Amino acid sequence: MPAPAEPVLEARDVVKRFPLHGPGGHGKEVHAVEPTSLALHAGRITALVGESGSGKSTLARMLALAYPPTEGEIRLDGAPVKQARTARGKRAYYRQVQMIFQDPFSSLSPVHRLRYILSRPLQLHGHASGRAELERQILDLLNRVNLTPADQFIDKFPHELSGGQRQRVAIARALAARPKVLLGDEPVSMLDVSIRLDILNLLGTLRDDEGLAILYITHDIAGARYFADEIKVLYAGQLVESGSADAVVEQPRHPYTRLLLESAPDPERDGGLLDEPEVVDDEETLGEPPSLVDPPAGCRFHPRCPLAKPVCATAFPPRTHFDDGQWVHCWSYDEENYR
Ligand SMILES: Nc1ncnc2c1ncn2[C@@H]1O[C@H](COP(=O)(O)OP(=O)(O)OP(=O)(O)O)[C@@H](O)[C@H]1O
Repeated sequence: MPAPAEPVLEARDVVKRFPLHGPGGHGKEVHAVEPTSLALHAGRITALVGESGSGKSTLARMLALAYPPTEGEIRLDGAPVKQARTARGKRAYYRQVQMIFQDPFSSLSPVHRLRYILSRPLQLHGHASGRAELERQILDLLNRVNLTPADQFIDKFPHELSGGQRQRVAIARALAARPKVLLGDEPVSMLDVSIRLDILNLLGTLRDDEGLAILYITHDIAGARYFADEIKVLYAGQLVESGSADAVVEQPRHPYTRLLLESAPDPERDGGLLDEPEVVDDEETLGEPPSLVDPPAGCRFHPRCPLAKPVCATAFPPRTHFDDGQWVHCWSYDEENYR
């Protein structure tokens, strides 16, 4: 499906550096995200893939206004977003942009029933007034995330639910704001393998039926293929490759993407989609990611790259575009020959 022209939410040339505190930290910074642009479109799922510490969550937090970008800007519906300082300003933003976190066990208050957990955002965002209307909307939210029969779930506490069911509640709570964008930071990685696909299918339905723009952060590039429209690969704070999910997986152009794919479980070979994605963290397989306090110059992947040449250590490569919309930052491509 071709991307519509206007993104709903966009990070434009955002950079994030964290000042380093503590002994020896004076004046030093963590260079977590280098100039990066990412656009989310209605009715599309964009997977942001990379190993631990590559800056995925930092990028998502900038999109969620949890971290102000050191440089660059966030744009919603084409307009730059100012860092919301007031509760009112934040609420207006979170009516459009909602986050789903990794851990459904800690993200829901254990002392409240689902009725209360879901009524809060409906009231906060002014979507329901009156008891009967509130009840109707809570039941509707439970139905939309397939917690059915909804009237049997509404009075449950989170501890009475499985991990997958809790994540459905977390998604329902996000939907209560009626957002255009969902930012999912590894939303299935803490769930049993057997139910990961159910939750991803639910997000897929929200994309297809409700036109949500979804960012899906994951370590699991092979699983992302079956779910996302587009895959972007982040290495040590630098986006190195982007394209349609099929193209990136079938024809990876960056040596880091190839390495990720080689070390990811093959669903057909290993018998399980979304199985053990954490294998990409295996330093023996992938080598060690660089320090982001004193990162390698040029392409940050060059110390681990089988194709590295001298220029890779001095300058970040320009973007090489391919006909199918895929692009890569790698000095092993010659723009003239590969266009
Ligand atoms: N608040 C912070 N203060 C200082 N450094 C930070 C902060 N948040 C993140 N970092 C650093 O920024 C880099 C990127 O971290 P980030 O959590 O964004 O990576 P990630 O790809 O999401 O990793 P994971 O998959 O493990 O969650 C890391 O080096 C991390 O230590």
